[in-house]
Amino acid sequence: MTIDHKKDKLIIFDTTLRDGEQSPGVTLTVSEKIEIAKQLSRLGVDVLEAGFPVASQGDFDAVHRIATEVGPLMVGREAIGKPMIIAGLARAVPADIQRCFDAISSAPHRRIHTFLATSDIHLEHKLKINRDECVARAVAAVSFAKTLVDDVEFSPEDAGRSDQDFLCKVLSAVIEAGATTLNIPDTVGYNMPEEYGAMIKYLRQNTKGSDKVIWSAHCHNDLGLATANTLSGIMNGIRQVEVTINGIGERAGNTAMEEIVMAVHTHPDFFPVYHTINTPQFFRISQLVSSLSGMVVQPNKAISGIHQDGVLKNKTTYEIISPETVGANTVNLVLGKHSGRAAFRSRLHELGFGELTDAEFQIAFNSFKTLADSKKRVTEQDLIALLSDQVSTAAGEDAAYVIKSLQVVSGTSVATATVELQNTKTGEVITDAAVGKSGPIEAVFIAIQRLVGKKIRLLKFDITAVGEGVDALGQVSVKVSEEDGSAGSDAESEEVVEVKNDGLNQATYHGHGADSDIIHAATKAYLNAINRLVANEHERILGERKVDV
Ligand SMILES: CC(=O)SCCNC(=O)CCNC(=O)[C@H](O)C(C)(C)COP(=O)(O)OP(=O)(O)OC[C@H]1O[C@@H](n2cnc3c(N)ncnc32)[C@H](O)[C@@H]1OP(=O)(O)O
Ligand SMILES: CC(C)C(=O)C(=O)O
Repeated sequence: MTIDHKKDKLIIFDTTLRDGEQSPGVTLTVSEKIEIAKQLSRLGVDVLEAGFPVASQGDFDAVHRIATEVGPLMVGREAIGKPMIIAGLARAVPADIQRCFDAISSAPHRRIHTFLATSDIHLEHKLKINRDECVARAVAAVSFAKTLVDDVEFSPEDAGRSDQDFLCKVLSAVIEAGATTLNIPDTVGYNMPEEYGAMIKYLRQNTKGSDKVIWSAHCHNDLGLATANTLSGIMNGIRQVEVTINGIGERAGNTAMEEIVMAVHTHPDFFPVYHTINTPQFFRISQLVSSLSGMVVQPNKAISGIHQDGVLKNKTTYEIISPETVGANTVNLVLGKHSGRAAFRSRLHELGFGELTDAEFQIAFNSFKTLADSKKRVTEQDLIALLSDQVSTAAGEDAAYVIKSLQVVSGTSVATATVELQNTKTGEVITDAAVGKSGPIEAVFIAIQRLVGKKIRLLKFDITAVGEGVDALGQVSVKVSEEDGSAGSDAESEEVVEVKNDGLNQATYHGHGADSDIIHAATKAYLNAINRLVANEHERILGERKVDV
């Protein structure tokens, strides 16, 4: 952390749990969001956008619990001196803003972030309003939010394609109405770096009250320019950046936090800002988000792809960032089968999983001991994979089915699998066996489809080894959707339906699982995805019942 009080602080606004969760197929449970939020707090994030409370009951609950449970936390934030600001997103409509306030109200520091598009294309085709109505709506939204909280952020959606003089008019009006942060989104990732920087400069020079507010950047990566655009914004007066871990987000994603922070960190003489992020936490949070979101990080991704490399004689010849600076050296910290509860608990604390209940701790400790029996060195990466797995599968609130037993026989001809699942609501144990022409994983997936009575499309299947060696944990990530009309059917499928499209326009669900046995890891991942699908189905049915009443 480099604090240079002669410079302005760069405010880090993380939107992994809101815009990041809008990545196709990413659905995080409430427990998963809380784990990520805790780690973001330790990382030193200044503002956390916890969700879009009006979007669903699940989103509301997640934001509410983060505001209550994570909002006050101070661990790892001593240098910053205050807990995170918890923000929620709201359209420029009173019901959204009220719902957002209800969700964030228990946080000691809270912010309402309201947005309204300003580009002609959005005004005409989406909102169906003219420019004057747009100004009036934006002012009404900010004025109402201001009656609920002091800290109000306004975003003119699609600013990157909006008329800049009209933007100045809207922004001057919302400052007058009480907005404290103005966020300028390149919503569709259209701008070029010089263009985005020049736009920020123009807006700051031509908006009334410009010096009273914080200017913020929110860039998408459709042209691979999100980081460049955000940095160009910083050179032109941006003092808050809206970013996500690993750059996850809609379409090609958002600006990656680790890229912005490390650019500023590496070039302190170039940028007019300093940051207060605990950079050695980057590696852990990157792995946690990758594992829980199912968005695997490409091995050569900037910053997240940095690994300890023992081969180089003098690292400065080829490295501009040492692995220690981003926490990538910690992969070799080991625990073994003789490590006790105290050592295990202390390592969990360091990894951000310190607040497990006694029962959860016991489950984690048992999984660790089982792994330590089959593997000489249990690394931090292994623990993150195990714990991420536990966070999403232990959540009894979400899991409709759990695995009771699994047996597979495979060889050079067809494979067979016998799967026993327990229905957590009724306690009933159900068993089926299936044959897989292309191998044991296919056999398992067919048996599970029959047991849950659904026909499932497999959209993505990724398997990666965590660490090295034959005893490495296998981490499987899948994406599925339900075949139309299969709900409630007996789904007498004899094959795993695989499709080549990317699942756009369909509800898709990801699942992940980690185990030293890759077939078991695949089974966990598949069932995890199906449990999310079932949970979503229940939420939809409950929602429809509420509407009926
Ligand atoms: C670029 C971004 O990242 S913005 C954030 C986007 N995130 C999302 O949209 C999350 C997923 N969306 C949703 O869950 C749903 O759209 C909801 C829950 C927000 C709203 O659902 P519904 O009430 O069913 O509305 P629906 O999606 O059909 O339409 C959205 C309506 O909001 C209006 N709207 C969209 N943005 C805004 C805004 N910022 N302010 C005011 N109204 C808006 C649209 O014009 C449309 O109005 P219409 O019904 O009069 O045509
Ligand atoms: C809501 C706004 C900030 C947004 O996500 C976008 O425009 O991309």
